[in-house]
Amino acid sequence: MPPLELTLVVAVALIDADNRILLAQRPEGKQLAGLWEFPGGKLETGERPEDALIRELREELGITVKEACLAPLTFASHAYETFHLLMPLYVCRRWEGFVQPLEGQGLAWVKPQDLRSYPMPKADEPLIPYLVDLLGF
Ligand SMILES: Nc1nc2c([nH]c(=O)n2[C@@H]2O[C@H](COP(=O)(O)OP(=O)(O)OP(=O)(O)O)[C@@H](O)[C@H]2O)c(=O)[nH]1
Repeated sequence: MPPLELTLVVAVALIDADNRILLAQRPEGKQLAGLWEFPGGKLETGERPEDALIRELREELGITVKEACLAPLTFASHAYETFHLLMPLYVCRRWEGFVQPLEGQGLAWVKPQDLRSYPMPKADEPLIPYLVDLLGF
């Protein structure tokens, strides 16, 4: 079997003043449509991970995030059928602007203990305990 291509995706848990985490629902027509995930996306050629994340947050949610406000938390490493996903997960509590679903995606602010009620991509499930540890149950 040939090795799976490695895909690097950056993602963030945005955390509000009530310690809730923002999840975004993948739109119809995309791979894994309907599942709830952390905002973020793939890097463009030559792009730094933090720059990619800042760009995605502007495009998807209309917010401005400073690099200094992105703290690394953990990462996902998961073999999907057609690629291997490596996804650093940052946390961020400070941003400018209001979160808006600029791509028509569903958005939900979710308490750590409720994350398991939202169907997520397979790669994301091992990330939940890190958020529960960070934010409390
Ligand atoms: N943003 C994000 N992507 C995730 C998460 N978990 C996970 O498996 N992924 C996968 O990582 C990839 C992210 O790609 P993306 O959102 O930039 O791109 P996409 O599928 O829309 O593809 P495209 O940009 O080629 O149209 C997808 O395959 C997505 O299913 C997550 O929590 N957040």
